[in-house]
Amino acid sequence: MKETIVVAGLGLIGGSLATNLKQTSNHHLIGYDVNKKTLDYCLINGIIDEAIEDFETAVLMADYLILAAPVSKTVELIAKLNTVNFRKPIIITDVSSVKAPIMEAANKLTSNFITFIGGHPMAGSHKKGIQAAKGHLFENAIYILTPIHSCPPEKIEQLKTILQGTSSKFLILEPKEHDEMTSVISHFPHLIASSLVHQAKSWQKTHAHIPKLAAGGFRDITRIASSNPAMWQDIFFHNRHGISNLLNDWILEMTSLKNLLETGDKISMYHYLEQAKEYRDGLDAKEKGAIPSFYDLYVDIHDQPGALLRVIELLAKQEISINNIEILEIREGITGVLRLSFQSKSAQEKSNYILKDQGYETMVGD
Ligand SMILES: NC(=O)c1ccc[n+]([C@@H]2O[C@H](COP(=O)([O-])OP(=O)(O)OC[C@H]3O[C@@H](n4cnc5c(N)ncnc54)[C@H](O)[C@@H]3O)[C@@H](O)[C@H]2O)c1
Ligand SMILES: O=C(O)C(=O)C[C@]1(C(=O)O)C=C[C@@H](O)C=C1
Repeated sequence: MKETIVVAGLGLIGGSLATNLKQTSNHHLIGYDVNKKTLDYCLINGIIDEAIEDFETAVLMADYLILAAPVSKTVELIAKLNTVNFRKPIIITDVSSVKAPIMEAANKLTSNFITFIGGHPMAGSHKKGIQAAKGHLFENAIYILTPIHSCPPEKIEQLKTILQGTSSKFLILEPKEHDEMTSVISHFPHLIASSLVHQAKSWQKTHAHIPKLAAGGFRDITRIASSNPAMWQDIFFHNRHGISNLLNDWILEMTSLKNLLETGDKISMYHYLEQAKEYRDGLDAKEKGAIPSFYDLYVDIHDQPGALLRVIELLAKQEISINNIEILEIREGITGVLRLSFQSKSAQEKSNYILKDQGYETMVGD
């Protein structure tokens, strides 16, 4: 008989995992969500096999339970598990961006049938909801696992097997270490992105052309400020002490940067920028770090109807799959830059050859 996976919370992350599991595993997939429309959408689109509107009923059917609701709601769902009368072993995981409150709740679980392994796929987007879900969202991403201390290693392997179709790379961490690192490379940058947007908004009162000038750089650094405010408010709340500590460091750093600017010390400023560039460039080294490694190709295109489609068609004809497409800058009537990201160097090289052959100006990313 098929084992059953229940996904509770079918938004961007839960929906992406469910889509992936449906495509890559042979389990009975049950969806639970407080939003009936989301459940209907999942059933109509074949993302789940069955929708169940009662948490306890769904959970009692599960061999694996993936909690993919917002962090605070996930803490509540874990607390609810203590009222469920489990009758068979179950592996429970979650996807929350902050791990300490999740593991604190998990450590209070009493049933011997439960194995709790915290989880956090380090990939996402600024979009939310089931409509934004993609089965390949976690390809090449780091998937962090934070098992409870008593967790038998074979249970961790069992969970990894269930999730192997995501093509992500697993990394086991302590919750504290996880929360410290994600505050540095995910949570705090989000706070700064939002603050930069506030700064621009405030300057617009006296400088009306600000939105028109907000080109590639500003858009690159503030993309994440367009994310789901409810999710981020929850993350900031649960990791507020770590983020606040980073803010102290940041304020000190900004003070010394202000001094550097004001003294007009060009050499020190050059070193400051050079060191940042070196570290940032190193992050993109293939197969390293939490940032999925892609092979980029930059293509000049003109702002004409169908320009983007023509590029995609040329590559599709050669069965080259593109992992990501981004228009970096395009202004009316003139050239803009298209960034195409590929999974492999060979796809990057082949695409470069095809596009150059068709007269496109291209540049291969580092
Ligand atoms: N968005 C990202 O980039 C990202 C990346 C990795 C991890 N995460 C984590 O994933 C989790 C979900 O984020 P998301 O981006 O998928 O959000 P989302 O808003 O797209 O989806 C959340 C889903 O949970 C459902 N939900 C809300 N309360 C619920 C409850 N009590 N029981 C069951 N379902 C409930 C909602 O109806 C919605 O379908 C969060 O914990 C977040 O920290 C997000
Ligand atoms: O790509 C984005 O939009 C994201 O913000 C994804 C991102 C991140 O900071 O990298 C956001 C929160 C998650 O916990 C994991 C991934």
